[in-house]
Amino acid sequence: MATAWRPKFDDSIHDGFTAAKLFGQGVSYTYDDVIFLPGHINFGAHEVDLSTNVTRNIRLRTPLVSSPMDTVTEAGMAVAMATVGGMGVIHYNNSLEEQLHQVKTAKNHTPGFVVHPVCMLPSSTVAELHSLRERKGFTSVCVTDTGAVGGKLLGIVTTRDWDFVTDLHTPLSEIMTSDIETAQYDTITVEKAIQLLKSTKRGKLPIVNGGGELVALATRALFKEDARMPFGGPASVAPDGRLLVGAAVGTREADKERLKALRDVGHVDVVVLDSSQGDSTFQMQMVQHIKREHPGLDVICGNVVATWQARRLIEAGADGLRVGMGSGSICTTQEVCAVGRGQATAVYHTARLANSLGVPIIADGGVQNSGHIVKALALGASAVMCGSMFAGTAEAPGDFMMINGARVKKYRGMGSLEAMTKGSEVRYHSDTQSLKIAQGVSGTVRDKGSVRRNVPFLVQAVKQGFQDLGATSIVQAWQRLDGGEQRLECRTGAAQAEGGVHDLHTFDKRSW
Ligand SMILES: NC(=O)C1=CN([C@@H]2O[C@H](COP(=O)(O)OP(=O)(O)OC[C@H]3O[C@@H](n4cnc5c(N)ncnc54)[C@H](O)[C@@H]3O)[C@@H](O)[C@H]2O)C=CC1
Ligand SMILES: O=c1[nH]c(=O)c2[nH+]cn([C@@H]3O[C@H](COP(=O)(O)O)[C@@H](O)[C@H]3O)c2[nH]1
Ligand SMILES: [K+]
Repeated sequence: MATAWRPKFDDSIHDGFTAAKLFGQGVSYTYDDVIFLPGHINFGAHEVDLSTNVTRNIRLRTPLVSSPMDTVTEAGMAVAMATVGGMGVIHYNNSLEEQLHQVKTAKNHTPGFVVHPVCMLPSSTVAELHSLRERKGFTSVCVTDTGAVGGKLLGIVTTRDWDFVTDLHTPLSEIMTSDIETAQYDTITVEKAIQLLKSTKRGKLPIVNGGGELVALATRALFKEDARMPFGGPASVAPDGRLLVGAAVGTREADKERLKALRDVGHVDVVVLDSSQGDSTFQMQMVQHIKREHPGLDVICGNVVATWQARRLIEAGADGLRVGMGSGSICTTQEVCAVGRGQATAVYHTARLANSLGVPIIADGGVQNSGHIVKALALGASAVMCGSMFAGTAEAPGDFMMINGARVKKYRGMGSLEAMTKGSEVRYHSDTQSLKIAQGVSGTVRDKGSVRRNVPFLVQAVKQGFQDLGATSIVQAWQRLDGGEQRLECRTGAAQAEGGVHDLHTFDKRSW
């Protein structure tokens, strides 16, 4: 039974903080420190539209971008990210020729075909085949006269050709099948390739040009895998009708030549000026150079974490900004240099400025789960860049290996000693910095499956987050934040522990 006494509701006591109040106190917060208070739901999660501008002129269906890191984005990842509606940025910790090759491979890719068909020489042995197979996990190889795509196709070696071969020195020329059905590159389509594989009952269909050189490969296994992938929607396509691909470059003189090749020969769609501290004359001069020499090419500058840095780069011509300093899983910048910012605070403040000037920001680093993506977008980011989230997937560069019973792939910071040693040698053909100080580490991450499978689930989780916020789009979430309607709080350590799984003896944490 109700008591007679009732307290008077005091509306002047705020239930949660506005973003302006929470982030205006001189505290560096990261994603886990803050929590959003729910809004009102009057729509379904499927009605949430996450389409976004990653630069002034480039729009994505999926607000996710893969990092320009040599253990994250090469052609395979760029293709996968574009396929799921996001974008990959190909790293530049390699020579101009290698990076151009990656960009061209991604730009010339036909969805549905294998991105990197494995090729070997006719003189390669069965032992070499086994060793490559263990690292890459394929079941067949194309044999070409150069041992690479682009060489004359001589044959194909599948499991049935090698599984009873006991002499491991046997050259592939002795066991390969030379009488193979091929298709012509200029007339084949994915639909025709599927039909041909069905009618011939074969597993592989090499695609060749008029000179009989291998151009691409269609496989029964890939078509079956594609059919099992969750459908997210159309791929990110550039105005040239090909997949949308980004690439990173530095701010040195030699990078101008690299950039010219990437744009003029590789037809790259967007370029990222890749630096830990983007607020420099080097970067401002580079943007101005690009705007002068390559009009129409969108430039993402960074990294920045404060409004004054963002303003300078936007005034210099940036079409997008990458935000985050020291927040990455492999980053040690804050420990080494004492400079950086908590990622939630960095995103909020830079976005406040950049969004008022119509320049999108990409929240870069520190993302561990779908909730972090919701937080980054709702705090003002237009897209989210991830390294560790996409490292260790089938599409990430590098081979899987076993460590203590776990299947892992290498993941390393671009400022790690290992990456710097490789980079300074191949990028600039000389070691320009005599005393190298690492700002990152090198390690491994577990096998995460395929980006093409994971991203649609991740996007669905983010949509559910937006539904809880009561926002049907990224811009609506920003409007709620700006108007003070969206309330937030800082979580104590105990609140964070409560927000995670607790008090279970055993559990299996799988989100999809
Ligand atoms: N987001 C983050 O928190 C961090 C990211 N990283 C990553 O590590 C990699 C390397 O980053 P940085 O070391 O910042 O690369 P960087 O190439 O921008 O800078 C390296 C050094 O070269 C200098 N430099 C750049 N352009 C120059 C020019 N034209 N003339 C003379 N000197 C010039 C810079 O001032 C700096 O001292 C990048 O991939 C970056 O994304 C590294 C640390 C932190
Ligand atoms: O301090 C750093 N030292 C490094 O060696 C390094 N390498 C990459 N990055 C940055 O980290 C981002 C990826 O972070 P996540 O793995 O957390 O997604 C990337 O997108 C970069 O912004 C570095 N930061
Ligand atoms: K870190």
